[in-house]
Amino acid sequence: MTMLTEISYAAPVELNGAVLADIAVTALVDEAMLTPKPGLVDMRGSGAHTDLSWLLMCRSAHALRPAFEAMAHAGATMDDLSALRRRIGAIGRAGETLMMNATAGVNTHRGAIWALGLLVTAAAQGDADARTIAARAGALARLHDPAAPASTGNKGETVRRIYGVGGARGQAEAAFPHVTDVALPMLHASRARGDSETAAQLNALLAVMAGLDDTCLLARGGPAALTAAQTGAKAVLHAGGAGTDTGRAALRELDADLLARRVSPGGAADLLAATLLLDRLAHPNHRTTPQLQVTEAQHGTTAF
Ligand SMILES: CC(C)(COP(=O)(O)OP(=O)(O)OC[C@H]1O[C@@H](n2cnc3c(N)ncnc32)[C@H](O[C@H]2O[C@H](COP(=O)(O)OP(=O)(O)OP(=O)(O)O)[C@@H](O)[C@H]2O)[C@@H]1O)[C@@H](O)C(=O)NCCC(=O)NCCS
Ligand SMILES: Nc1ncnc2[nH]cnc12
Repeated sequence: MTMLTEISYAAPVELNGAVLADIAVTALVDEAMLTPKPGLVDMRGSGAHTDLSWLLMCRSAHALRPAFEAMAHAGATMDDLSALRRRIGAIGRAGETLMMNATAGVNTHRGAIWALGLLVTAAAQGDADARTIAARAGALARLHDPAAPASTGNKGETVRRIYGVGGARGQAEAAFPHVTDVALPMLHASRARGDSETAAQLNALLAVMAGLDDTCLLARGGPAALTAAQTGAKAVLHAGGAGTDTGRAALRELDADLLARRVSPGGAADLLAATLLLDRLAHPNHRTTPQLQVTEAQHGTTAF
């Protein structure tokens, strides 16, 4: 059963490190809960993955809270940008360890630690609108981190080299254009035309999928999978989006296609979480969260 919870706070919320970390974790949980997402983990199941689940994604999100708070603290207190870049690089790598410990070695959120970590740091540097925060995050991403390994050995790095795409690193260095120019405008336009919050968030995800060079899709399915995901996402939006019957039918087709190909747009999911983070930063006193009531009968234990 889906419920929309709206909580308004009378007193202004101060965006300190604890609040920023809460907002980042909430954005990750909201992304994981959003259903039905094509090929991705959601409340229906593990999508195209065999080692991921909704509960694992939520456990990972909560385990990352101290890392986000530490990055926000660094952003708020360190004026030397090179030193700040080194500091958040170290925290980001420690965050990956927290994630791996929480998930018994499954990569749930490496891309999200990177994107949301940079954005939380940039948000803590001072009051600003979404585009300015993203620009600051981009400037941090472009700085050299001497402690970073020359090669991560991750799939994204290999795929970037093979296909000549920018991936997670390129998106951050360009100041998250798919978040500021694509997903946020789609989220706001969908809400403005009366779509449900779920449909508006799904449309934001689809808008990102329609153009992103998602290295998760490329790593598992090559250019054919990336083209199928982009074409399918455009088809859903052209059919009216997730708030319409025709759009939902196209979304079911896209989901079936990605599952048949065993591929998932994990990079787009991370950027949706980044979008929800920036959206909430603009309205910290007015939080709208689709919440699902999960019974133990449905999911075994809900303790995490
Ligand atoms: C710069 C880093 C992100 C390192 O990147 P690297 O090049 O080493 O590559 P990956 O770690 O493989 O990829 C980065 C992840 O980013 C997401 N992503 C992909 N494309 C894009 C895109 N175009 N724009 C933005 N984000 C993108 C994606 O993350 C999601 O998918 C992950 C699951 O991936 P994976 O396990 O590979 O795939 P599966 O299919 O599930 O695997 P199998 O089951 O088949 O085995 C999941 O994590 C999602 O989050 C990419 O995976 C950065 O990590 C870095 O340098 N960090 C150092 C610390 C630092 O400096 N931090 C700074 C402050 S935070
Ligand atoms: N919901 C999700 N499913 C699979 N991979 C993801 N990476 C980030 N969010 C994800």
